[in-house]
Amino acid sequence: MPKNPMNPLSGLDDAQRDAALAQGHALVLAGPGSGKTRLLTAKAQHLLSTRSGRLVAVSFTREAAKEIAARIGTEFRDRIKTGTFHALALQQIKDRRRILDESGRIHYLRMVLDRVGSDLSLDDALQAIDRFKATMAPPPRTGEESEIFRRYEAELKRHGLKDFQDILRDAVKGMQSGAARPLDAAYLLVDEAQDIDEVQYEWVMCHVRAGVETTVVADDDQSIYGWRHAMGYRGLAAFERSAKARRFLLNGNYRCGCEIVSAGLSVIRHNQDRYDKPIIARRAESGVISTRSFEDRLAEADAIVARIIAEPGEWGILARTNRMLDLVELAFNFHRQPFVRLGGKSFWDRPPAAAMLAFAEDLGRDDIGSGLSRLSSFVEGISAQDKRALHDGGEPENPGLRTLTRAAPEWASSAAQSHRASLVLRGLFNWVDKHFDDKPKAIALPAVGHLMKLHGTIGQRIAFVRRARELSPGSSDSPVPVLASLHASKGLEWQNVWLMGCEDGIVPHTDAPLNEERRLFYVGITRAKDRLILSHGLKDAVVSRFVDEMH
Ligand SMILES: Nc1ncnc2c1ncn2[C@@H]1O[C@H](COP(=O)(O)OP(=O)(O)OP(=O)(O)O)[C@@H](O)[C@H]1O
Repeated sequence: MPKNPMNPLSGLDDAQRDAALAQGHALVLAGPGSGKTRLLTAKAQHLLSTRSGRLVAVSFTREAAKEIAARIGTEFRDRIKTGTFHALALQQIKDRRRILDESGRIHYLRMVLDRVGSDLSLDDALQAIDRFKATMAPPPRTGEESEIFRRYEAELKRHGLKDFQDILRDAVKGMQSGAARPLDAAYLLVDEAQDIDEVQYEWVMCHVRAGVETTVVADDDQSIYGWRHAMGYRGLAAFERSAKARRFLLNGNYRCGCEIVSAGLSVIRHNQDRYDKPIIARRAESGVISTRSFEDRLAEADAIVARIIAEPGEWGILARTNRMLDLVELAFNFHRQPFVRLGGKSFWDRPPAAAMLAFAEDLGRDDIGSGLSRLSSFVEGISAQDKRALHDGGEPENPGLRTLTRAAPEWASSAAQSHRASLVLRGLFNWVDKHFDDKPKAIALPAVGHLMKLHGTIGQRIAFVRRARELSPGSSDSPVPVLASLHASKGLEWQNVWLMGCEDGIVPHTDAPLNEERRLFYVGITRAKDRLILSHGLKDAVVSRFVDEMH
């Protein structure tokens, strides 16, 4: 139906219209590309224009909340409130204890860990606290984690503090005890509800119990935040049951060619505990899916960039982890092509890569200084005494570092000669390979390897890297390729999607639940409108089982 700006329901398909017109609590299941935002906006406008009362729309990010507010428009400004769960909850609680930021949390938690003499790492302790705070149930009475949790809570209380998670928990506890009131609204819309945790679920249910007509829009198959305690299907099923909500299905996919839609469905149907959704591709084009295999990650990255240069257009390059995108970034740098990297840091901002660049820069200037001392922190088994020696220009005891301090002056004198610069870098490469710890080595070697692929003196190569980094995406005529992890790709779409690293052990990742990995893969492949390329880049690897499941 063509869109009529005066009628919020125009431009909706039948399934969207049914969900928008529904009265009472509703669970709207919406597959990828089925128009969730269009439905939410239309439903809000329809409710506000035909019925009385105020409306609250809750989202997970400030950007999403702002987008919904902008789309609803200013006409009903006085009757709507949009925001994140925490921003809305903050308006409900009177307690004004100061909210701790992340560094404050770490400060108090470290203090507790020291006092208890715990072996738990800071990360594990933080995760345990987040886990306890993502549910309204009291933490277990025994065990080291609960002991740390109790002491951490006592510490915050003593200092008149609370952390971010407490905001929502306090609002829920307040609503349950009668000390806080539900938001003043007749209608509540919840976006991306597959991502709610148990506290957010309770917050929604407090409003349902208070008589607020609630619509929950979600796709359980795109629930990818289990590690942040998202309830996924379990939360949606609980809402449907407890609120006695009517279930609707947005069954159209307006984004992907039909081959891509059906490949996605074949994969996701291997999951249990989900709502089955017979999705219909609304586009006439079939879409093209192909697979590629490469000897190694470098060849895979080079092929990606070569293809994008040969066929410019809208491209999303996706990978299970941000780290896998580093080589693609380097290949773009090498070809002086602009790109955008979503969320993850640039390769050159990673400390081992930045240190290699600083050291090479020192060599290029014939001034071995701070670069050497930065680089030393990645050397296996370096002592504090050696670090001091390097800082003061002395001779370190560590044999690896001693070799380097002796070789460096000669390297520096060769660095300014184009024909010798490659030899210097080869020497540095071998040295890093021999003396770095494994983790930083995985970053430092590609950094030196990249400099080895370039031409000229070391100074010229460094200048090339810096210029490539400064290439602004805005300077290009065609759309700029986007590099994103699968998590960061959620909600986005491109004409062409290249999903790299499709190997068992990578996706599905060895350390993550299989069902959640499958959902992540499903999110990735349903970002593609016309063309989907899946590649693997490890010689002896087994191709991801999800690729087989597509047929
Ligand atoms: N009724 C419709 N008619 C035509 N196009 C539609 C309709 N509904 C949605 N679309 C289009 O479908 C595309 C996908 O919609 P949207 O981005 O809202 O998807 P989504 O449901 O949020 O997907 P995902 O969950 O995968 O991110 C948009 O370009 C949107 O304009």
